[in-house]
Amino acid sequence: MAKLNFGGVEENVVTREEFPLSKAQEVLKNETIAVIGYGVQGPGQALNQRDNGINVIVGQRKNSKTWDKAIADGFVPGETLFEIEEALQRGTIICYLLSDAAQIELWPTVKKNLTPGKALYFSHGFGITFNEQTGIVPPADVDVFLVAPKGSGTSLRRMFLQGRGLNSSYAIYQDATGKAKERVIALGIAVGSGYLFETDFKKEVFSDLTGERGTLMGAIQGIFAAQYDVLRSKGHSPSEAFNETVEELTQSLMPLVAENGMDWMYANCSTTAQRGALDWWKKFRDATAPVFNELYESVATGQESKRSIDSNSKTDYREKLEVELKELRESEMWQAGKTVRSLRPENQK
Ligand SMILES: NC(=O)c1ccc[n+]([C@@H]2O[C@H](COP(=O)([O-])OP(=O)(O)OC[C@H]3O[C@@H](n4cnc5c(N)ncnc54)[C@H](O)[C@@H]3O)[C@@H](O)[C@H]2O)c1
Ligand SMILES: CC(C)(O)[C@@H](O)C(=O)O
Ligand SMILES: [Mg+2]
Ligand SMILES: [Mg+2]
Repeated sequence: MAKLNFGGVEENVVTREEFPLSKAQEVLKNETIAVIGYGVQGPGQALNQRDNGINVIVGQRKNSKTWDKAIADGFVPGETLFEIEEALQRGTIICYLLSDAAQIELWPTVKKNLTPGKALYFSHGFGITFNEQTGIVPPADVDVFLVAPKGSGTSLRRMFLQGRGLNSSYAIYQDATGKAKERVIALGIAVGSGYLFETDFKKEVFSDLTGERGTLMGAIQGIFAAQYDVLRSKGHSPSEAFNETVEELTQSLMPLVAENGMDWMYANCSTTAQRGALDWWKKFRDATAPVFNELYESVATGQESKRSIDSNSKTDYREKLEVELKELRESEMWQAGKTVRSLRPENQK
C-alpha cells in the first residue's frame, strides 16, 4: 500500500503498479463473481471484469430490457447469464448491484444464498449503514466489503476502453475469511479502478450522498439555473446565457481544470476574469456553506436515505419521476443546451 501526501495529509492508496491485474487474476482465479443487476454499474463492472479475464456471471430478471442488454453484451443464458437466484447460488462473490431500494426487496433471497466463506460486495455503503431502514444485516460468516467507483458506470466502462481508470474507494465491513482485503482490492482492480483509496461504509455513503446532491449534480444544476435565469431576465438570449453558464464550462474550462487544477485556471485566464473570480468565489462559498451543512445533516440523520427508499417504493414512482425529469428536460436552459450541442462541429453531419 502506498502512502501519499494529499495536500499535507498522508493517506493509504492502492495503485495498479503495486497490485497489478495479474495479481488480481491470481487472487480471484477460483472465484465465481456474480454481478446481480445489470442497470448502470452492473454492465460497467461485469464487462470490465470479463475483459480482464475474471470469471464473471450476471444475475438478472428474465424478460426484462436489461436481460436483453446482457445478451447483446455477449453474456450467454445458461452459461454466463442466469436468473438472479441461480446466479446467487453459483457465485462465490456476490456483487450486489441492484438499485439501493431494490436491494431491500431482494435481500431475503440474497441472504439465503450467502453460505459460509462467500463474500458480499457492494458499490455503496447505503444498505449496510442504514440497515435500520434497509434490514440488510449479513450473516457473520461471510466477507462484506465495497468498491465504490467514483463516477457513473458509463464512465467506468468508457474509461476502461480508453485505457484509463475511474478512481474508486474501498472498505471492509466484515472479514470472516481472513482474505477480505486481498479479495476486495483484487475486485477493485478487476472492475477497472484507476487507483483505490480507503474508507469505511459510513464515510462512503455520507460523502457520496452529499456529493451527488451537492457539487456533482444538485448544487451545480441550482447554480446553473440561477445564473441562466438572471442573464435571461436581463435580456440576454438563450444561446448567450447557455454558453456563458454551461457550454464554456464543460467544453473549455473544466477539461483544463481536470488537467491542471483550478489554481492553474485562475492563473491562466485574463487578468479581468482573474480579478473577478478571486473577488467572488468566497462570496459563493459563504452563501452556499449553510446549505451544504444542512445537506450533510440530512444525510447523517438518515433523512436522505429514508426519502430515497420511500419514494422508490411507491407504486407510481416511475410516473412521478418522469414528470420531474420532464420539467428539467423541457426547461428552456436544457432545450437551449440541446441546440448548442447540435451546433458543435463534431456533432454536425
Ligand atoms: N449508477 C451509478 O453510476 C453508480 C455509481 C456508483 C455506485 N452506484 C451504486 O451501485 C449500485 C447499483 O446502482 P445502479 O445505478 O447501477 O442501479 P440501477 O438503478 O441501474 O438498477 C440496477 C438493476 O436493478 C434491477 N432491479 C431494479 N429493481 C429490481 C427488483 N425489484 N428486483 C430485481 N431487480 C431489480 C434493474 O433491472 C437493474 O438491472 C447502487 O448501490 C448504487 O448506489 C451506482
Ligand atoms: C454517479 C454517482 C452520482 O457518483 C453515483 O453516486 C450514483 O449514485 O449514481
Ligand atoms: Mg451515489
Ligand atoms: Mg457517487
